[in-house]
Amino acid sequence: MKELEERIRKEGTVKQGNVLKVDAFLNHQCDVALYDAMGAAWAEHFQGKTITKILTIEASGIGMACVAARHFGNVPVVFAKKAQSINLDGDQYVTTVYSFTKQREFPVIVSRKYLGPDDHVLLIDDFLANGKALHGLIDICKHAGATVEGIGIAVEKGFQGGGDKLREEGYDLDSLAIVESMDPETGDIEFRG
Ligand SMILES: O=P(O)(O)OC[C@H]1O[C@H](OP(=O)(O)OP(=O)(O)O)[C@H](O)[C@@H]1O
Ligand SMILES: O=c1[nH]c(=O)c2nc[nH]c2[nH]1
Repeated sequence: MKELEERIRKEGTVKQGNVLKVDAFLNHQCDVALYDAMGAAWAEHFQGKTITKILTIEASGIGMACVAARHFGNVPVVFAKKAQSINLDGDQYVTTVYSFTKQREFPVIVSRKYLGPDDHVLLIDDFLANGKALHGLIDICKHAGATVEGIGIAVEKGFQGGGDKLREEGYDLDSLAIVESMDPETGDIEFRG
């Protein structure tokens, strides 16, 4: 998606440790018009698929998943929580995910009330790096007996391999910008094809 690539080039900064900082528009301050264009792009890619629910993971996926839902007939958006809470009741699907930015493992929790065998799920997230977060969400869908229809990602860091592994596993993955390489010294960012 050209618009997203241009924003990354203009406003993104490359940090040490394979970190691309795009918090001016994507995952701290949120550009809602850009989110809307991203939702439209995913809707075009996944056209013809029946989606009954969007599943994402807190925190950064939530905003864009909610805007994207407007392009998928206002289906409910469920976000996996990364901490137990007194506000979480009843039976839960639980798995564990290593957080890329927080550099530690978190429990990932979804209430059984909100995901089940009848669901056809679109997974949405802001970043795809090693694929830990998505494998956690896929694991939860497997526990629920739900069908993963596709995966919509804003920024995939292709050089970290998580995306290509998911493609090999047969998932329909639509990453709107795929960073092939980035250099913290020069700030150069190359996108895939
Ligand atoms: O493919 P991976 O290696 O799993 O990396 C991608 C994940 O990393 C970030 O989550 P993180 O927990 O770092 O931060 P967040 O709380 O801002 O979502 C991002 O939001 C993705 O969920
Ligand atoms: O803001 C972010 N930048 C990144 O490079 C990244 N990788 C995973 N999650 C991420 N979030």
